[in-house]
Amino acid sequence: MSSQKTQLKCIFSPKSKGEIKMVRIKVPATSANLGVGFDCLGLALEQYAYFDFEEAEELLISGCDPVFQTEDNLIYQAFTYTLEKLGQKSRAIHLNIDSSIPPARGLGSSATCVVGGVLGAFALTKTPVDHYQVLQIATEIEGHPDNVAPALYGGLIASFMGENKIYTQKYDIHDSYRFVVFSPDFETSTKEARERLPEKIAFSHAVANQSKLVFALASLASGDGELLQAVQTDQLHEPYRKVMIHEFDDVAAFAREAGACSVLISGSGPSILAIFQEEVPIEKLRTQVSSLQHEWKCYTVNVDLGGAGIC
Ligand SMILES: Nc1ncnc2c1ncn2[C@@H]1O[C@H](COP(=O)(O)OP(=O)(O)OP(=O)(O)O)[C@@H](O)[C@H]1O
Ligand SMILES: N[C@@H](CCO)C(=O)O
Repeated sequence: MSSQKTQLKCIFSPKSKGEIKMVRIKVPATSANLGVGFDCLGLALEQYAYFDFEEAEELLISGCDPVFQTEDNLIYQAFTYTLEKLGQKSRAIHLNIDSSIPPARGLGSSATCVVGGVLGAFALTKTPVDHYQVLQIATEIEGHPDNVAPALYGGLIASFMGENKIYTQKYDIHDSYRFVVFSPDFETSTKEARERLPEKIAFSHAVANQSKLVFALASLASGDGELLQAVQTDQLHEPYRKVMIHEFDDVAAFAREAGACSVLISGSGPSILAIFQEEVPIEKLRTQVSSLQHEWKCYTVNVDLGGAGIC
């Protein structure tokens, strides 16, 4: 299995002396958990949110649902939280959001907002920063690193919160794998999905999950789709969350019949991530999901390898 330490390279180092009036930040969507990697694994996807930060006389937020156009906006909150950390005064900005990542669908929309806001603050104040600093602040805001780490580094990332440090590790994904997202017209909040989890789980379930996780990482790296299929079933979160996802069983059955090695809840749901090898009968899948009561978007998506950045 191939893994590398994530690098602490500088992502922003101001070159010019003049003021920066406007910056654009790009952040990928992420699919957390990948089944047996609950609260630990996340995969960055080539589906993006763009955030433009511009100095302004007063706060103006555009490009998102009016409900998010207030001071409570998560991107603005992450921006001001970071300014405070940097010892800088809060400032008015024009924030424009151009995101193809729907909120509360299990595709890491909140992590894009947090990473975008943190990076926006460093960039607009011309403060040099490396990945680890962004990871630390973004994790403080988001509460866990499993979405923010892949959003920041790109690729398949495992993360773990130690006592005084956040550990991240990048794992390879074999190029024979193809990823399909099924994203419905209804939302699930992460908070609600976490409230569904039991306080205690059976010892045998914990053992099964940790054993499968080791093999899941190996099969993702080696391209052994049969092994990936054998270790896909999670016993820590999916059984409790599937019931919140209308038509989960129908979508999963379509994906499995079409040859998916693995069908997983993306993040805390309700989107579903299916992993195929080689050909994906995408038109057939679209026709099948169009027969369901809810509207399901169904698309193939590549793994993002670059992570977040300043455009
Ligand atoms: N385009 C956006 N503009 C403003 N706020 C947004 C936007 N997209 C997401 N958010 C914020 O993120 C919240 C959704 O976060 P939540 O953790 O519930 O879902 P998610 O991040 O999409 O899913 P998951 O964490 O399971 O991948 C919204 O309530 C809102 O605060
Ligand atoms: N690991 C998190 C990801 C969603 O933010 C969960 O499943 O609740």
